[in-house]
Amino acid sequence: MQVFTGVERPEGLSRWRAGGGRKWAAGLGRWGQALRSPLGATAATLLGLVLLLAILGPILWGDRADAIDTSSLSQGSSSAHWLGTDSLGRDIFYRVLVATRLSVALALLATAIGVATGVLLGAAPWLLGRRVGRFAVATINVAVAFPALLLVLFFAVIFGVGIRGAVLAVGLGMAPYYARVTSTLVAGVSGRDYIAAARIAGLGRMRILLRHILPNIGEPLIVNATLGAGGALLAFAGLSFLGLGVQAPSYDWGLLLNEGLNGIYVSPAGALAPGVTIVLAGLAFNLAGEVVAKKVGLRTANVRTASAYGPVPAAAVDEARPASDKDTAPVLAVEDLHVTVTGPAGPVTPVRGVSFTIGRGEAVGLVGESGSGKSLTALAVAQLIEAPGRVDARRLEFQGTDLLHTRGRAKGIGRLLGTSLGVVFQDPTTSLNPTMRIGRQLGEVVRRHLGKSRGEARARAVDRLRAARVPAPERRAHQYPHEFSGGMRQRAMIAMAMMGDPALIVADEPTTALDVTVQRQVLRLLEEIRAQKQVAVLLISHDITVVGQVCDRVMVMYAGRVVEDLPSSELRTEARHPYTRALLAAVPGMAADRDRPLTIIPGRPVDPAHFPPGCAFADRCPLADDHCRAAHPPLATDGAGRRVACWHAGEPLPVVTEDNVGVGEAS
Ligand SMILES: Nc1ncnc2c1ncn2[C@@H]1O[C@H](COP(=O)(O)OP(=O)(O)OP(=O)(O)O)[C@@H](O)[C@H]1O
Repeated sequence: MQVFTGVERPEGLSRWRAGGGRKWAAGLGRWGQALRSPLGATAATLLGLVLLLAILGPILWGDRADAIDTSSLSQGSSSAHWLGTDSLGRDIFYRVLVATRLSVALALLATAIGVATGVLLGAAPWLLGRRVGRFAVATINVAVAFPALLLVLFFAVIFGVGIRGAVLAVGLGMAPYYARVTSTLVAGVSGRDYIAAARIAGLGRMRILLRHILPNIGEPLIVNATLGAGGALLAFAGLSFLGLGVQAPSYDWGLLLNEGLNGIYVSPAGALAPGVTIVLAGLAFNLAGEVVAKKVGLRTANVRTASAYGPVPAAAVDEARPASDKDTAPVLAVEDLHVTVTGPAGPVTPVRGVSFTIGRGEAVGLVGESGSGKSLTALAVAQLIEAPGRVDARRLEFQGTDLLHTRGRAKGIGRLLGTSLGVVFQDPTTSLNPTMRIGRQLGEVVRRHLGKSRGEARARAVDRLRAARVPAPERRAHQYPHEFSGGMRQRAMIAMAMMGDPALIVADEPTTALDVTVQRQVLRLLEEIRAQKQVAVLLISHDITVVGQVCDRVMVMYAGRVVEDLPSSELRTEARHPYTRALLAAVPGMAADRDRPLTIIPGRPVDPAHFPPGCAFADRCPLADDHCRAAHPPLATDGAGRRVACWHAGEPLPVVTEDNVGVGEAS
């Protein structure tokens, strides 16, 4: 059976849901195009015929199919009975037509049971947490290892002979397959930033599953179910043929096939006809599944890899605390933060001993090369590190609330983070739930945490979109994320972060995927929000110059530690760590001599699994000596509050270029 796991929403279907006659027609047009292809036309004709027969068959020919005629028992084909008669003289042709309803209905019912059970089992790892989830996944994997038909027969024996037993047997026999598909799809979607956003917003797992995950895996599941319905039809016919399914006087194709075989020498057509209809109906479902899969797949390829960033909602500051306290106490206080995750060869600690505070309305930049631990630090603050990952710290306080020892008060923390912390994620394509209108997504948090009505939440969303400079916010609030450009989506994310009165917005490389003009707009927007609302900002970036322009303070991370922390205004003149200076030197200015080779930082960042005992930067540092390699330099604070971790802080630095790695001296 073909497994279809595309999870992006088809443009066509998205547009249907987006509403609007023109778009609806456009979506319809695309599907119309698919149906005009030879495959589409065949599938539509066959499926249409099968469904029509299922609906009309018993109404039109039910009486004739059931009419017993003792004068013409077990006859062969004739003009009166095209396919002959059975042992009671009933017309086989009409019986085959009438049997369509029961055959198709039972197959669809069994498929529905299979899909529903499979979705429940497949979503269990998400709902029950990692440990129990692992057990669920192992069970699914074992069940999938058994041939489905064997499972069906096993369940048929357990549930007993008859329609009910057979439906349950076929449904449950298919369930492991759908469970596997679902768990794969859920695992794929659950890593998306909009899920992290929903978690920061404090939504429960069941709610996230229903609102954010299932709508995004619905289409591939439907495609698989359509394909699976053909299999269910065959399985059901098989059970009836074996005498385990439908029992007389009811009849489906499987039972007719069984009866037909008894008289195959008198009337071969009596056996052949139900067999042919089973094959044709199975083919109809499979072809329909293929067409939908193809259409969805095409559409998936067409999905724009636009940009934007995902943030998350934020809001009310702790009103209970005295104003003076709120003004002076840090919004975020982190001391000796360690984040441990599971690497390929066991646990590693990519963040080891990070300490910093962010004051009200302060903008702090966090820079460093890829892998230095910036994102993990932000995720730890947002409580998004999942088991088996571990967060340890001497202190991790947001708005004066201890985030580390709050298990018993998880709901309160969810509300605090959901309303006071905004996160703008790195990947713009995964930050917003593609199946929800922008306005509804934005409104979700205020509805949940601030008890706003649907109308109030919508009004607030429109207002925040306007504040984030999204043009025509009323109209835009009604649209889906795919209808937004990258920069616009990013602004929508910032609007989401402002749904309350955020105390802190964590922006993880919010402009990496945007063109320069839009980058500036987005950064300016963050600056404005900060200035107007006194919102603190933690801006994560590879680009030290961007951070230097936007932030009050710059923290430089290397190999999981903060190696320097200083005011942005002093970045060019007072940076003392060789790594900070190398990052600055590696950025060519407009006035740079284009004939001179670019300055580079030799070597590569350290693998978190192999941090050296001394200074992690030593192997790339032109000032490093044996002491650096043996002893880790502490993060020392000077009288002005600047921090640096280097045994040779501020010493003159040789310039390293592509041409003289390790040779040239500083001028
Ligand atoms: N869930 C995880 N499991 C295992 N290793 C991880 C996990 N998340 C991050 N890491 C590793 O931890 C290190 C730090 O990752 P992090 O994402 O914090 O780096 P970063 O500085 O934000 O880099 P980038 O700028 O590329 O996002 C990297 O080596 C990364 O491979």
